[in-house]
This record gives sequence, C-alpha cells and structure tokens, in this order.
Amino acid sequence: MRTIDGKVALVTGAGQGIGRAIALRLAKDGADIAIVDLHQDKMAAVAAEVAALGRKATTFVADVGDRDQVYAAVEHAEKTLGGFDIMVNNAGIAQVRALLDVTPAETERIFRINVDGVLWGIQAAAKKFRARGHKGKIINASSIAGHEGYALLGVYSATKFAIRALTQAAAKELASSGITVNAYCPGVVGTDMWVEIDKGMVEATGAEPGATYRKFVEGIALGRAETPDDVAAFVSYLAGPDADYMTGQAPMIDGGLVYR
Ligand SMILES: NC(=O)C1=CN([C@@H]2O[C@H](COP(=O)(O)OP(=O)(O)OC[C@H]3O[C@@H](n4cnc5c(N)ncnc54)[C@H](O)[C@@H]3O)[C@@H](O)[C@H]2O)C=CC1
Ligand SMILES: CC(=O)C(C)=O
Repeated sequence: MRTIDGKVALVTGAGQGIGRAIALRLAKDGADIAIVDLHQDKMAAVAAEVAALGRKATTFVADVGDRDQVYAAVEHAEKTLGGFDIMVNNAGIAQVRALLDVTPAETERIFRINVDGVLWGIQAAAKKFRARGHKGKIINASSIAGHEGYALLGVYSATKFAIRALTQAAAKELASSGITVNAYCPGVVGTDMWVEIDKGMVEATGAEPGATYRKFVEGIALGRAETPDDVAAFVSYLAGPDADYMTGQAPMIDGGLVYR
C-alpha cells in the first residue's frame, strides 16, 4: 500500500545498509527520496534503485556532524523534490573500545556524528516543516544499545541512549507544531557496521573472527540475524499515517533480544 504517496523523505546514511533499505522501502511506500551520505558513488547506485521503483531521487553529500551541511541537505531536498515531509536521521558509526582506553578525540568524533548529527537533523527538519506550514515526521536511529549498555561498546551505547533523550524532548517541544518524533532500535543487523564491530572485538578480546557476531545472534529469540529490510518495515510504519498518534517513543525491533 502506498501509505506516503507524494511525500518527500530525506534519509541520512542512505548509501548502504539500513539507510539504503529505508530509502527503498519509503520509495515503495510512495515517497520521493533525498539520499544523504558521505559517498556519492554509493548514493548514485541507491538513487538508481529508487528511480527503478518509479519515484524521484536526489543525492546530496553531507557530513551529518556538520550543522550547516545538514541544513543544506534539507534545503536541497525541498528545492529538488518540491516538498519536505519526513526526516530519517539514520547515519551513525560504531566504536569498539574499553571505557578505560577511550580517548577524547574518539569520543568527540562518535558523539559528533551519532548525537550532534541527529540533533542537527531534528533542528533542520522541524524548522523546515514550520516554514512550510505543515506537520512532519522525524525518525531517529537508536539501538538496543540505547536501552542496554554493552561492554566494549560503552561510548557507542551512550550515544544511542542520548538519541532516546533527544527523541523524547523533541517530541514534547514539537508536538504543538504537529511534528512527531520517534526512534527505532534495531538489534543485530547484518551490515558493514557489524563487520567493523566484529573486527574490533577480535582486536579487543582475541575472539575468533565472526564469534562475537554469532554469539549475539544466538541470543535472538526469533533465531536469525536482523536484515536491513526488517528495520525498514518498522520505519515505514513510523513514517506513515498509522503512526500519527505516536510520539517520543523508541521501540526495539530486534527479533526478541532485549526486553524492557
Ligand atoms: N547494524 C546494526 O546492527 C545496528 C545499527 N544501528 C544503527 O543504524 C544506523 C545505520 O547502521 P548500518 O546501516 O548498520 O551502518 P553502516 O555502517 O552499514 O552504514 C552507515 C552509513 O552512514 C554513513 N555515514 C557515516 N558517517 C556519516 C556522516 N558523518 N555523515 C553522513 N553519513 C555518514 C556511511 O557512509 C554509511 O553509508 C546507525 O545509526 C547505527 O548505529 C542500530 C542498531 C543495530
Ligand atoms: C550496532 C548495534 O547497535 C548493536 C548493539 O548491535
């Protein structure tokens, strides 16, 4: 069903992984898509996939940690696609490091991308919705690590807890403008991010390559790793009219791994 026919959605980190799957799912739902990432070549490939689904796509290179670049991405989406209705703040990076070893530069970098990036996305999108005089939806990437702090992923977990705080506060501040703000909390999704995490665990703990990933997946009640499409299906719900009465929430979509 084309639940968001004619809407314009911007997805950050859409060059690959979960962001790519969200871009394609929202296109199937009827939206035109602004694809934002660091890598033009990857974005061009996703744009071609969106076009093959019969929707318009545009790409914009931006580092979400840079406020001006995020604002410019939103301007570009509106100008190129003729509207602006849905903002998906998906871009993020991981970091495997013991808390006692983390450096200021590493901490600054991950907070700048994972937390500041979402904050600038909330700001830019909400200001644009207000300027256009209509409501809108803001959807942020948190994680099961936003509900439970993981060993060796401590700073990453802190950034994902922070996303829940921003999501709740923004929901309260923006409700009177008809803007809803929610987050999605995936579990263990088989993307490049988990390849990096597994590699980091090998270095940090001496685990066999693949062993950490397998151990996490073994804990999933539904018995398999999550796919980017599993996440995108939930984001599709958040972006559509069935979620109009939902705001400030950060549900886990993890196959049954973390229970809160
Ligand atoms: N893979 C997983 O198991 C889980 C992922 N998540 C979250 O989902 C989101 C997407 O993750 P994946 O697709 O797995 O990661 P990924 O590493 O496969 O893709 C991330 C994308 O974000 C882009 N990106 C990174 N830094 C950026 C920046 N500063 N500005 C713009 N784009 C940037 C990358 O170029 C890449 O295309 C992240 O926020 C992540 O924390 C949450 C829970 C689990
Ligand atoms: C990458 C991530 O958020 C986890 C906990 O798997």
